[in-house]
Amino acid sequence: MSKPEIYLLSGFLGSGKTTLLKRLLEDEKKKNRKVAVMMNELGKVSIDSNIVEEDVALKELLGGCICCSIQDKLEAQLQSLLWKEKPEVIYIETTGVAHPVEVLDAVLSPNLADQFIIKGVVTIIDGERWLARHSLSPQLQQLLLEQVKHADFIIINKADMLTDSDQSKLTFEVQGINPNASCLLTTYSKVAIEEIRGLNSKPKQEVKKANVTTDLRLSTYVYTFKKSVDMDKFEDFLRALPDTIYRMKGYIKFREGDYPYLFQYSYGMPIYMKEEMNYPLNLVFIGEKIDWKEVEETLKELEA
Ligand SMILES: Nc1nc2c(ncn2[C@@H]2O[C@H](COP(=O)(O)OP(=O)(O)OP(=O)(O)O)[C@@H](O)[C@H]2O)c(=O)[nH]1
Repeated sequence: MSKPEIYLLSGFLGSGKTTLLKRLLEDEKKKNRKVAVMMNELGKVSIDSNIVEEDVALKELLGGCICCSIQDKLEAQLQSLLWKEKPEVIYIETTGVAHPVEVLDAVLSPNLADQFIIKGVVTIIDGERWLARHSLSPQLQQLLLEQVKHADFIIINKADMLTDSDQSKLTFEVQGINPNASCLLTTYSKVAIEEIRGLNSKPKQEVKKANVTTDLRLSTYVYTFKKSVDMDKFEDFLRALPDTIYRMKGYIKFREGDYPYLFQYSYGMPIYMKEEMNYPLNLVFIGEKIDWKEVEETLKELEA
């Protein structure tokens, strides 16, 4: 059986994520695929979960953002979905203020990262709101930019509220920020679903199998160590990494010890925590414009 696909639906508050999710679920129903949905909302009560029908497995993550305060809860819920429900596809609707890199980081726990394929980040923009974004705080403006910059597929929604000239201006602006993503203008998130399904025929964790080795966009990669490595050499490897590796986390065993370390690396800062038992030695990477093949070769050399 092939691994379940995960789609991340990102976009500012009220941009049309739930409207898109509804369309995706209608299409899944026709296709008869086993679907699961994870809905993250900042409030303690879910508002949108009634759009999910009873035959779709639903996990609600309430009272915080999966990219910061409730990461652990996400891992537990995802694990339970994968093991109990065995879905073919999982849609994760993030809160409007979620940062795509942080969400990827939360989803890619080292214990689960090799059990699914991240198909991509779909970012939905509220067209009117985007044009008026300069009235928002600098932090929120930056967040909107990041949601666009790290998307694989961008939907400029609420086109009915935009003039023709605003539509062209917006499309031009958005494509300038992220020329690598497909970009579509829609009303009520009405998109040809097949375009989203085919958005990432090169699964993010498996770029090593692709012809093009340098992924121009935000991408993820999982390396599984078969052996322990020398700590000094691993640190040399870290020092030589490009700045566009934003995150690494996972379990790594050094020659000296019996058990692995939980290793976390965030924007250049490594942290090691000794474990008391063995774990699968998966190391998850999140980066941009990275030649994962080259990273893989270097890691293999460390194990030699
Ligand atoms: N005029 C107009 N309204 C739209 C369009 N798409 C969605 N809406 C409306 O915008 C509101 C927000 O849409 P949702 O799909 O709930 O947006 P969301 O991103 O899930 O919102 P949050 O979960 O609050 O972040 C709803 O009232 C929708 O009916 C559109 O293309 N045009």
